[in-house]
Amino acid sequence: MGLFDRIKKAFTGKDDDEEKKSTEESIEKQESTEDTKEDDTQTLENVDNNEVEKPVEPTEKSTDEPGEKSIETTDSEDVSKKLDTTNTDEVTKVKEEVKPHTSEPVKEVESNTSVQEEPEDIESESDSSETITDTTTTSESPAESDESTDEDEKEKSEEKDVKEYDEGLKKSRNSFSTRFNHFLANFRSVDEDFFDDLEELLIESDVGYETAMRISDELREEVKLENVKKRSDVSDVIVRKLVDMYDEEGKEEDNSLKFSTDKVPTVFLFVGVNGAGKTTTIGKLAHRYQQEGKKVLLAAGDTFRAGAIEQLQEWGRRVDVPVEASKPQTDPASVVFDAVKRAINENFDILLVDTAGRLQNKEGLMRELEKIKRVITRELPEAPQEVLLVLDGSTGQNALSQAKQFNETTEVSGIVLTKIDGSSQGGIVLAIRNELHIPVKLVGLGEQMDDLRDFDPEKFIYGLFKELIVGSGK
Ligand SMILES: Nc1nc2c(ncn2[C@@H]2O[C@H](COP(=O)(O)OP(=O)(O)OP(=O)(O)O)[C@@H](O)[C@H]2O)c(=O)[nH]1
Repeated sequence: MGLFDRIKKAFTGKDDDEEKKSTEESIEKQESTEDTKEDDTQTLENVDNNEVEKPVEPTEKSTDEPGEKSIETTDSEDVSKKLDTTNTDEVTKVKEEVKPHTSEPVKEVESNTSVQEEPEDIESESDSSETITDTTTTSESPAESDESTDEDEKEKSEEKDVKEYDEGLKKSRNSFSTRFNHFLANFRSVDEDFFDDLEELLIESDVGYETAMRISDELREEVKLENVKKRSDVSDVIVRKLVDMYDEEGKEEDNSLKFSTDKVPTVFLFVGVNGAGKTTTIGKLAHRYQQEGKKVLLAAGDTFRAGAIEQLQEWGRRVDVPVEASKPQTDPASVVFDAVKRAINENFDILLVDTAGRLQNKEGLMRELEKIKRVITRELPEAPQEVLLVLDGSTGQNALSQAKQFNETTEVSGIVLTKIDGSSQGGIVLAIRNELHIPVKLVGLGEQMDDLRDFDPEKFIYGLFKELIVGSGK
């Protein structure tokens, strides 16, 4: 099942095919309910005249309820059962991720099924009396309660994550939806103008030129094959293509951060242009690892920009982590050398290295970064475990070309995408994956120390396209 269907199924309980089938079934059921109503009324009229005295209300009620119930039961079972049992692990994962957003459909189900649930309530009441007598034997052991607390915590943090992705991507989502709806409103038929407009829409949405062209080309074929004519079909096919292409391109991608496997410090080297968010990301990450009980050291490797050292030192103070620094204009490699030595000698778990971000002089930057890397690897052969390129996500295509340039100068192992919260250019993740194949590992969703998340492609895509996925095919 592609990502599009996985998200759709997790949210609505059905993928497109099931949705169509269930709509047809509902229509059939409604029709048969109508028939039953007519039959029942006739039967009652014929059978018992006493009952027919007060016939209309109860009769209608009793004939309505089974009819309604059977439809509602199907729906509620669809939602809860599909979410809970029939789904694959992948869907269960997405389910966890989209949980807070299922509140609306679930609420509907709850209110619809309140009448049906009464008998279960009674059962559970009688259960509870048994439970009370049994409390000594069934009460949770401390280990069990620890486990459930852990799970509660995990669930809470999952929900928080989803909410933050959702909030952070609001601007991107709205901006894409607006453009997309405008494009659809102008839709008349699938002709050359349609493909021109589609390419323009996708390029403007920062999914990248190559991705836009690929989608357009693939759609030409698909549209022919599927004989897509209606506006809703067009919308469905485009969003599905965007999401599933992204999913497919990421099959080999590992978005997790790598750590030292020995008892030696892990080193992350941060690169990126001025203002992209390197120092802020280092501060946030230092806070994260510090909170996890790890011993963290920072290295002020940007000795070039006035104020960069103080800025890192300020973060160090804020999150209570030491900073290895020297005077401005010192050779950054020597600062990093001192930091690595200190990290080894004082048993630090993690060393986060800031660097200068001058792109105007590509050669100089390359030499400097290579030198820093050499210094690190000489002392710690497995390090740096990550070379993280920090990109300002709000710069759209500019971020993509920066990534291309940096990747030429130094081997980047992962991307940190910052400022997604204030940006309408979230579509850039599609371009990064489809065109660069460098895994995004972290996303910045705000300026505060907690506003950094491990990158989760499915949550991101869900946050970016949710209405278009969930609402599509309807
Ligand atoms: N809204 C938002 N702002 C961010 C995020 N990350 C960084 N910023 C802001 O971006 C600005 C630049 O961040 P820095 O961390 O100084 O960037 P830098 O790459 O270290 O810049 P130099 O030190 O000049 O090389 C600061 O005002 C940060 O607060 C983010 O995820 N969201």
